[in-house]
Amino acid sequence: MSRSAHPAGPRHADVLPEGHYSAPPADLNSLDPKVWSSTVRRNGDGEVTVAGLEVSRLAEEFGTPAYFLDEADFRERCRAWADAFGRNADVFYAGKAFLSRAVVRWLHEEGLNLDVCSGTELVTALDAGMPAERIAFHGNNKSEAEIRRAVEAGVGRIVLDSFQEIVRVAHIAQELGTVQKAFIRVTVGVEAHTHEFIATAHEDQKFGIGLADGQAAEAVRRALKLDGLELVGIHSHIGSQIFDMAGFEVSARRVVQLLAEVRDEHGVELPEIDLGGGLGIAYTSDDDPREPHEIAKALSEIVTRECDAAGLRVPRISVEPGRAIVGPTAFTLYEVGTIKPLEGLRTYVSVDGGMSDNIRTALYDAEYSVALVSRTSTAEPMLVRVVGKHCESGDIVVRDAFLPADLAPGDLIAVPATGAYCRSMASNYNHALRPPVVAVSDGSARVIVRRETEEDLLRLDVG
Ligand SMILES: Cc1ncc(COP(=O)(O)O)c(C=O)c1O
Ligand SMILES: N[C@@H](CCCC[NH3+])C(=O)O
Repeated sequence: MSRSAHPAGPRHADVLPEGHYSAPPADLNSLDPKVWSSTVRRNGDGEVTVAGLEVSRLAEEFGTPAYFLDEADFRERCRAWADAFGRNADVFYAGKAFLSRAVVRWLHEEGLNLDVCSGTELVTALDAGMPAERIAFHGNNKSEAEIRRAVEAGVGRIVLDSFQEIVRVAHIAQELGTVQKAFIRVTVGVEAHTHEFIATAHEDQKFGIGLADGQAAEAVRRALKLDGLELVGIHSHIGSQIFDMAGFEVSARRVVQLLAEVRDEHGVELPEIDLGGGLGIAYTSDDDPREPHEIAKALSEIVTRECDAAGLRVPRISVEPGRAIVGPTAFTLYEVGTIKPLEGLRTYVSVDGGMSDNIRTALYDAEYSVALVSRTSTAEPMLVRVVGKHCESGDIVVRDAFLPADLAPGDLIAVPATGAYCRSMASNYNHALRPPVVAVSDGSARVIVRRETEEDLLRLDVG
């Protein structure tokens, strides 16, 4: 690996341009356990290991860029969520964050349920052996074929997202001679404190049925009349990467109010509520996420208090964490390519991936951390922007971070907390080959999603 010197970029002591960064960390070699998965360490030679495996060995065997997913950490997080919510609640892992057959098996073994939002996610779940009754099917525009497949498979719940869908699911269930358990997704009118594109409970957006204008009550009225449906509950999801519990509090209160209205009008107490996912994780050391037991306690207290006030039995609660389970369990490993110092500004560090393996920075202005992982360095911090190799100036992986000033082509750097919404939102832009996901556990590594090949792409082009 080359360690040749190159013209140094701006140092932290120089005037720093505007950006989202705080001061450089006291020690650039330290790995904050908030953002790295639980088995990540530096070994005696200064190289980073995960599950006991050196990153240079992993890069040699699996290539870069690649996602390395820490199985032990994933399983620990599943257990933490299951234990925190206990027997009177259900945890549905949101498969959109990252889904593969191995992940489905781990979830199954750890006793979690699964939320899918497309026919193909459903097929992946069933194929890997997730019992259908432990699957929830979401989506604002499920096709008839997808609904049929889900009902035929016997999924535990379909979350109804529109008036058309209420009728569609009921008809399909009746045609198939069954009764489908369902939730109605409502938009509770909460402005979640997160990026506009990932906030989902304000009224002016595509998901769910509005509460405030009485539409949700009307949806319940219609669903209760249809023979093909068994309405078991109300669903609300307020957005994603949320730290503040206040939004969940308002959401829970409004959902319980609807349950009370339904009881008053129909004499029916719906037995369940689903408060969705959306819990934030630490992408940088500045983020302070809540632990599952704090979240469980807060939600259960709110729901119990509101139900007591309304004279309702406390419903069974479900939650749907995706990011909070898989996000912190993986990092993306890249090799440094070109380095471009811009005096007085920052140094552009190009890696062998980019927006095709992590679109979140470009799409949501997401913040990430980065570290030099193939070695330690005592060089002073240099302000960098880690960019990809795509033909797009917005192709940014880490907008503002510090790396040692002796960084050189051939060094390996890693971006932590890329387990959620990176591989699952990866693209083939510029005919990039989507990277593999490698599960690491206890000194061994195995590919769970292989790297795409040129042949894969050429085969799609039937031209
Ligand atoms: C209905 C629903 N449930 C769960 C999730 C998972 O969210 P997160 O990964 O932020 O926990 C999402 C995505 O935002 C969602 O739309
Ligand atoms: N994909 C988004 C979150 C949306 C989740 C699904 N509703 C992210 O990366 O943050």
